[in-house]
Amino acid sequence: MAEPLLAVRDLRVVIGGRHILHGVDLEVAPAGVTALLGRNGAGKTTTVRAVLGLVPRSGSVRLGGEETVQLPTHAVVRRGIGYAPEDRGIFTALTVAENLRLAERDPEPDYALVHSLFPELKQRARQAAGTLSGGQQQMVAIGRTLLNRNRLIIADEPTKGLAPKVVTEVAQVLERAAEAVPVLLVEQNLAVVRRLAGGCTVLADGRTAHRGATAELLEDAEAARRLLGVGRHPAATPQEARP
Ligand SMILES: Nc1ncnc2c1ncn2[C@@H]1O[C@H](COP(=O)(O)OP(=O)(O)OP(=O)(O)O)[C@@H](O)[C@H]1O
Repeated sequence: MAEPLLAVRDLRVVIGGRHILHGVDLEVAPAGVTALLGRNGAGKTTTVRAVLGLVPRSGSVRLGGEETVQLPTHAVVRRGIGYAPEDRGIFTALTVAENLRLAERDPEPDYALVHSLFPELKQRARQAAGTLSGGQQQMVAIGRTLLNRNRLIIADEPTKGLAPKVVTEVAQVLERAAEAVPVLLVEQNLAVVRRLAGGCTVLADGRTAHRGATAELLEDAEAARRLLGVGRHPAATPQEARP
């Protein structure tokens, strides 16, 4: 297997005396989408926050072979991680163009890439971001991460709370983004995971419970039920809005 882009080993997080993560191992492939899965409260968001240095952590977090676990967030981010948070973090009163400008970090932000992947962001440059659809707002959130020369994009539950048609739009957005930059995708919608992610890591109770090929996991009804809490076959669950 190719060298992982991100290699997390024995990641541990303690907050307020409570052990939230106690042994997360995770590898993100150097191309395409890798999924981070698990039931509610398994520790997915905390893992992402720990990778970014937003919570105190121990263990090892190697990005492109370089250890980052001791670095502050600004130094981690400057090494090339773009983050699209669960609530999208859009400035609703500002225009699309203003939202993108506020994300500029590099001296020469790559608007050509963002506009080629998401032409709608150019067409809607002067529109207030709060008036965009959920799918369009995700384009802004993902577009911001692509403006700078990031090596990895982390998207936290980008389809959460969206209507099935919009879920399809967002899956397309992520698919296009992953052609340019590898993506670590935290996602509950298994149809999206099945469509986009070659490999996955499943967390349970703050630990890695499973790692492997996404298709194999989702075809194994018993493992999917045990690890993800889904029905007899994942395709039969309500989570599965068709992407
Ligand atoms: N700052 C905090 N202080 C105390 N407990 C926390 C904190 N952050 C998270 N937790 C707890 O840690 C556990 C893991 O939370 P986390 O948000 O990482 O899970 P998750 O897998 O992302 O869940 P979800 O799918 O519901 O977003 C939960 O029990 C949560 O209540």
